[in-house]
This record gives sequence, C-alpha cells and structure tokens, in this order.
Amino acid sequence: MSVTPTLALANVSKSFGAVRALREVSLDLFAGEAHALAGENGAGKSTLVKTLAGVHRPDTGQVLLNGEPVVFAGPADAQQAGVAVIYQEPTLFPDLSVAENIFMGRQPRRSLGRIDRKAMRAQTRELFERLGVALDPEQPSRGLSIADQQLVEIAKALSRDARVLIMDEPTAALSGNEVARLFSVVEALREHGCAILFISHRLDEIFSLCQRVTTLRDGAWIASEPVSGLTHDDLVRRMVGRELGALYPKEEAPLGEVALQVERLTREGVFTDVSFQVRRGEIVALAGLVGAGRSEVARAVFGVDRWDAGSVSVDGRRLPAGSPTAAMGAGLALVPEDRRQQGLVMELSIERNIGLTGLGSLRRGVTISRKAERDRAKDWAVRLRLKFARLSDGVGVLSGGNQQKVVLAKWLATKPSVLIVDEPTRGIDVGTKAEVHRLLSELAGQGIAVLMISSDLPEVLGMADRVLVMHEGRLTAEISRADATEESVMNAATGRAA
Ligand SMILES: Nc1ncnc2c1ncn2[C@@H]1O[C@H](COP(=O)(O)OP(=O)(O)OP(=O)(O)O)[C@@H](O)[C@H]1O
Repeated sequence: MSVTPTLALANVSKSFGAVRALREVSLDLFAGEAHALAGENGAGKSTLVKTLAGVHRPDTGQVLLNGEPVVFAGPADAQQAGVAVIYQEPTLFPDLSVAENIFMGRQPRRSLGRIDRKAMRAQTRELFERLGVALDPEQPSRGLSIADQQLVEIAKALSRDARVLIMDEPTAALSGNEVARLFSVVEALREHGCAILFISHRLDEIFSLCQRVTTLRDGAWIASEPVSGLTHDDLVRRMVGRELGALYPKEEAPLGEVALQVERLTREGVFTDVSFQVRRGEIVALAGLVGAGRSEVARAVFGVDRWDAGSVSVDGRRLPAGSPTAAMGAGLALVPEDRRQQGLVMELSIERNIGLTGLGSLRRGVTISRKAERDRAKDWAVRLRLKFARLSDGVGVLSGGNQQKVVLAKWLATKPSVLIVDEPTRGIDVGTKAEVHRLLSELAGQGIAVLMISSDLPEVLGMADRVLVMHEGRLTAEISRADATEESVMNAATGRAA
C-alpha cells in the first residue's frame, strides 16, 4: 500500500440549510484497498460520495488527490482526475450497444475520422476479459439487467483509467450470484491498484469485500479502522451509537381466519398457477431469485397489473382484476419495491406524503386536519428514526433511505387487513431494520395478514411463519418455519429439488 492516499478528504464540512450533512470528516482512500463507508440512513454517506465526485464542493476542508489539494469544478472534472462512481441503478443509453456506451464521446477513429467499430469491439472485449466478464460488446444496452449495466459502467471506468472507484449501494438490487460476480470484478480492480470506496447497508458484504471501514454518524466521523479487528456488533454500535435489540423480533401470534386467498393466479408469460393463503396474524414470506415473478404476483394481487386467470379474495370477498381502488377498499395495502418512484409524491412535504393514504382518518368535516396530519407524521418519524430538518420540507431533500421510511410509514399507517411489503428493508439501515421487523411482528400480532417479499434470506428465515418459494414464475415450494433453512429455500429458488 502506498503511503500517500490516492484520494482523501481532510476535515470536510458540508451543510444544506440547517442540516449539517458532513462535519469535519476525514477519509483516506489508498490504491489497492477496498474501503467501506458505513452509517445509518442520513448519516452523510451520499453527501461524502458527491463531494469526492465533484458534485458538491465542501463548505470547509479539502479534497486531496495524490496528496495535493484539488477543487473539482464538477463531476466531469473529477472523472477526468480518475474518480468513477457506480450508482445503484446506472443510466446507460438504451439504444446504444454495450461498446458504444463504454466509449461514448471517445470512440476510436480511423484516419478519415470515421468511428473504428472493429477497434471499439476489440477494446471492449479486452476490458471484459480483464474483468472476467462475459458480455457481448455488440449487444444493445436495452434489456440488460441492473447487474450487467453496472459491469458496463465499471468497464467504462476502467477504459478511462479510473484510479478510484466509488460504489454507492451497488448491491441493493442484485441477487446473490450477481453480488458474487460484482465482488470478483471489484477484487480484480483492486488488484490492479484501484482504490475502492464501497457503501452498503448489508454489513456482511462490508466484512467480505473490504479491508477497512469508516463509520459516520449524524454527519460526524466516528472511526476508520481495519475490518479484521471488528465484529458485526462492534460495527453496528459505531453506526447507531446504542445497543440494538433483536434484529428478528418475531413473536408467535395466534392464527386467525384466512385474510388473503390467491387461487391459480396466472398472468401469461409472467407467472402461472400461483395459489396460496395468508391468515390473520401470519407473516408469509415470498422468496426467490430476482426475476422469479414475486413482485409481479404482488402487483397483480394489488390490482396494479391485470391477471389472465385465477382469483384473489380478501376476507372472503373476490376482487376484480386490475383495480387497486377495489383492493384498497377491501383492506389491502402494498408497499412497493421501487419506493422512490412508485411510492412518493416528490413535490409534496414529508408530512403530506405520510398523510396521503390515511386521508379518511385525518378528515375533520370536509377538511383534513393539518394538526392531525402533523401529529401522525411526527409519531411515525420517531418510530422509524426518520432524519429530517422539518416535516414541512419537500420529501425530495431526504436521503434515499429516509425516503423509503416515509413510504413505509404511509402504508403502515393505513392499518390494512392484508399488508404486502416488497423488500421492506432494502436500502434501510440496520437500526431501522430492527424497528421495521418489530413493526411487522406487531402488526401480525394485531391480526393483520402480512405477505413479505424479500431477497434477504436471514430476514426471510428470521421473520416468516411460512416461506413460499417462486422459481421462473411458479410456486415451487412451501416450507414451514421449522424446516426453513438457507439451503432449503435456495434449493427451491434455483429450481433444484428441495
Ligand atoms: N440537496 C440536499 N438538500 C437538503 N438536504 C440534503 C440534501 N442532500 C442531503 N441532504 C441531507 O443531508 C443529510 C445526509 O444525507 P445523505 O444523503 O448524505 O445520507 P446517506 O448517509 O447517504 O443516507 P442513506 O443511507 O439513506 O442513503 C440528510 O439529513 C439529508 O436529508
């Protein structure tokens, strides 16, 4: 490891109005080292990334490149200096091929100025070989999985000779195999001498990929240390500054009547013959690999998408196909997977967003009681440890994880008969994760039927009374809590006999 860090922050502070997002934070990124950045939602991780990437300028303090102070005029400047950022959901040009996306604006040219497609293909192939990636350079980018799009972005970074690779929650939307593939690519880059900064709320990923970890809490630097001397609990303590209760506080609740009955539900080409029940008081997990059809089943049950055959009943009443209004009227709630896009109205305040679904209970005569709305928002803000300046601020200024909490609050506040939650703790910090689990358990205890879609196996095993597993659009297994193990669920999810 070289002595001078490739990229560093020295005593950097950054505020947004009254919010002090970073307070005198220092960080060193060395060549050949994978460095994790840990912290709860709103701790300042993305602000730090944006400062390194030239999006934000520090209010005070410095960015140092190879030991020399630099001022990035903008993201292009940082990119030029060898800093590449891979986001959770990359933005490739869908109509261009993989190779064209990689060499966008820098295509190899022939003597007459025409683009040298052959050279571009060959160079792309070479990049993929260096990374151990099996993608076709000629393939259109449209239709690539998020995991493949990230690999294209990484190849692009490599082609620009990036010296620092920053990854802001890159694994949130990836399946287990895709994470393993990403990690082997990152490992290859690290061995080439790249400095890596890695953000994830999944602490086991930090322990398996990184050599050091820096923890932020409320914008302040808490520690930078080798992961080898740390336990999982040590890291959690640094992040949340307090002892955490059980992460999976599932309690046995007496099972009541069947609340949700799904029979032979089929949406052609998407899922087939899906039948299951969820009783009051029960938490049923729907497990499977990304793309197995779990979210699609949830969307159809809730009426966002139509189904072609089969039926859905809530408390014994059959729902019409394709009507979310009827589903909500019958007592169904869906917390979607893509919460930022599907769950929030960005123009509205935090409190209005939380109040949106419960307008009935907040109504006083013909008007909605603003005070009731604010009280409810306050209550949820405390329960979910929401980090905000004012509840009247636009929801768009919240950190990503805090936006997710607002959507959760909005739906949990409706007290439905049947609650469907799709990846309820994705992107959510470990402190709030325990709180969300406690809430789900509490709701089940109150007689609500919970259907939980989750790719987080420990969460499935820790919270579910029963596990349903989907593989390629079909239910392939139903496993009781007693028999559910990582192995039994993964076997069914990958289509191997249980
Ligand atoms: N453009 C902005 N305007 C106002 N406040 C902002 C802005 N960007 C960030 N903040 C605030 O700064 C604080 C830190 O946010 P940041 O996005 O850095 O957190 P984070 O650690 O990345 O969180 P998460 O894990 O939820 O993504 C938060 O309180 C957030 O609301």
